[in-house]
Amino acid sequence: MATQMVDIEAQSSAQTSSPPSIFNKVDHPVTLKFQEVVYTIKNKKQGWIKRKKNHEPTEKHILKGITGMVLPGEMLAMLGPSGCGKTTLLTALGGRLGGKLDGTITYNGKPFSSIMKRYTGFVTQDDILYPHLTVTETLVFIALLRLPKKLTTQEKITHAEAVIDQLRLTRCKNIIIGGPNLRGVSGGERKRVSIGQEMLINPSLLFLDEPTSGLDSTTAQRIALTLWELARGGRTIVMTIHQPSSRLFYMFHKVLLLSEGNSLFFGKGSEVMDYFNSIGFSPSVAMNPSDFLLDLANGTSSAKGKELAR
Ligand SMILES: Nc1ncnc2c1ncn2[C@@H]1O[C@H](COP(=O)(O)OP(=O)(O)OP(=O)(O)O)[C@@H](O)[C@H]1O
Repeated sequence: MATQMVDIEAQSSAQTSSPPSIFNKVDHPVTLKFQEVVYTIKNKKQGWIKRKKNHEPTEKHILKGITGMVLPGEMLAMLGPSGCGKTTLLTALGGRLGGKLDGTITYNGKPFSSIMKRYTGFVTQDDILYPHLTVTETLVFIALLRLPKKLTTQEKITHAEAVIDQLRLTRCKNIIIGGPNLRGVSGGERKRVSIGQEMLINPSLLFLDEPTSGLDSTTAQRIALTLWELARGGRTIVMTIHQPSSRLFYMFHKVLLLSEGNSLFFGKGSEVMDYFNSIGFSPSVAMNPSDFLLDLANGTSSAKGKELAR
């Protein structure tokens, strides 16, 4: 494997043709629509501690009727406290959730299909990368695996090189990914590699679970800017995010605020503060909108006014 990778690197630096851009317009824009999405799980006995007979309900509703729509070119951020259902909804929208899912989720008016799967990229929270491979090796390896058979090896390598270049990973392209006990690329670079893996297939629909968690605000801003540019190319982007800084918050075209599986707000990020103000909730001091929204969703709000009706 190591020798093969050395060869790949040699070929990769030899290529001269101009690379395709991941920021180009997509050929198949996708409108994602979800209506009254409900996800229910069975309350099974888990763990080894013997529990007394109790009257716990046999089912638990994780998502309780979530509705929204994301158009090509838009970025939707799903916000809410830990455990409110963000990842569950993201997984459902990405066509990856088994079990009892009610409501409708459509992609250009149609249900999820194998064709839609090909146009979909999914960046998970815990990126699964090989710690001993360099950035170039990682992306070339994925390009060889995932790009269509009709492309030659050299074309696939060119593609991987383009992604490295366009995600500004050139400086670290020969550094290993690393892991808990192995020094490698930085957290922000690692996240870019994960995004790059998905960008190789040029998805029309991109899902990301906490793409900025654990990163400083400047690095988080850079990642968000990259995603914003990808959206500008006609992609539909949906992500979960914990506590974005204000400048990051205003980059989102749409925001969905969740609390215990309920939707408290769905709409334009620029309108969310006015909306809560109009129903009697406003921060008592100037604060980051996402902090304020999380306080509201947690019910520990610094808002003046009534209790949130749930
Ligand atoms: N298969 C499952 N079995 C049992 N509980 C589940 C299952 N899937 C999700 N849950 C529960 O559903 C709730 C929502 O989980 P989810 O991961 O979607 O939350 P989240 O908002 O993404 O949280 P975080 O921000 O901490 O990642 C949690 O209470 C979780 O424990």
